[in-house]
Amino acid sequence: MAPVNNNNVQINNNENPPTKFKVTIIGSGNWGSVASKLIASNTLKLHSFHDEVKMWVFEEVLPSGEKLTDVINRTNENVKYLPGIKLGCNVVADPDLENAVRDANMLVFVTPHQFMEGICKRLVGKIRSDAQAISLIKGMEVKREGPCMISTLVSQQLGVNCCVLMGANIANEIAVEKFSEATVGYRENREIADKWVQLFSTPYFMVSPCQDVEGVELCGTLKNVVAIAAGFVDGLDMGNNTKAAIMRIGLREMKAFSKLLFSSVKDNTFFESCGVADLITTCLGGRNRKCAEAFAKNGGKRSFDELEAEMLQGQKLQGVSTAKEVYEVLKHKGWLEMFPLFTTVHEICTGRLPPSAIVEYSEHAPKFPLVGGPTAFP
Ligand SMILES: NC(=O)C1=CN([C@@H]2O[C@H](COP(=O)(O)OP(=O)(O)OC[C@H]3O[C@@H](n4cnc5c(N)ncnc54)[C@H](O)[C@@H]3O)[C@@H](O)[C@H]2O)C=CC1
Ligand SMILES: O=C(CO)COP(=O)(O)O
Repeated sequence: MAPVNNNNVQINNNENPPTKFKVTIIGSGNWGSVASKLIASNTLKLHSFHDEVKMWVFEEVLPSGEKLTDVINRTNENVKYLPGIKLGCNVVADPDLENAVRDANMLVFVTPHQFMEGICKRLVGKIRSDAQAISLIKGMEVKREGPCMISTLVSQQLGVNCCVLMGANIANEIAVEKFSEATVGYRENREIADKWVQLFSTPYFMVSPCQDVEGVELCGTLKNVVAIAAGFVDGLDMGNNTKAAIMRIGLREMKAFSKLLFSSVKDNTFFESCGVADLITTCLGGRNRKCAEAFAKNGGKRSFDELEAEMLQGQKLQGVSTAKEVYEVLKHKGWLEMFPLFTTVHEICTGRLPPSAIVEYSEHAPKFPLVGGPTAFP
């Protein structure tokens, strides 16, 4: 049996002390590929990092018959999830998860959130005891004990410290080096947060630390539910004022939900890139918005699964499952009526309410209307 570290978690014992930081990226989707590009450009420049960056790829066979990993390593491009962008000659794609993490002491998690529980299980006992982690994943798990943020899942299952990086970060825009900002959420260790800031920062990607890991992660997670509501409004051609109202109410619910779950969450976090800026960009240009618009245009007759498969070609939505997860928490805690927007989004996604319910008061809708409803929160 593998040895355990201080957190009673199994660790990889075949270690030599690394002289430099070695980075592995776990995930190679749309944002995962852009993250690889950002990181790979920096490890070549920064002497404290190994040049090579490993990227774990969930292997798939392309229509050409070739394996995605082979194509990435031959062309230096993720032809499926980020076509047309060179990742950097120092990015090495690896389909073997254990092998990809074996020597790394900086682990970057960036997969759709629904796969993380399985990935963590596979990594128990396989990572270095001195590893640090960061999650770029927007989502959460709901367990019997209650909600569990992805950074907590990583920390608990793997016994490592886990920061988060969230922000107004539509991956395709960063891929072509358009300026954007991001927030690194950390718990206590500012030195480690600064290391992550250094690893991600480029002239077109400005990263700031924020000592509020739960606040930062909940902003990134919850804005996807609001983006689904914004998409419904677009699909119903309701205009900018309605969409702005949805974003305002959504932000208010994001803040209230976060603070009810974690009293440590800070108001100022909502004014960082991870907060209001990510909410705006996702409600204007994200995949959740786009699929929700199509859902409303079709009157809810085509499922999100169908629309996701057709419109995103293998990329994954996070907002629909997050709405379900948030709903489970609200129901369990008896908070449904305090969060009419979050509640209604889930009820529309599951076909219990029509898309128009997003701004309508009806006997089927929550007890008070979304727009102009009482201010339930401090
Ligand atoms: N794409 C974007 O603009 C941004 C995404 N994010 C967040 O980053 C996270 C990852 O998103 P993306 O990189 O865009 O991924 P994506 O949406 O492109 O998802 C596809 C990825 O999932 C992988 N996959 C499919 N089935 C799998 C399985 N069974 N096990 C493991 N992996 C599997 C695919 O191989 C592919 O790498 C999400 O939480 C997302 O919210 C955050 C900021 C921006
Ligand atoms: O998180 C994102 C931008 O910051 C991307 O949002 P979507 O998943 O809706 O595209």
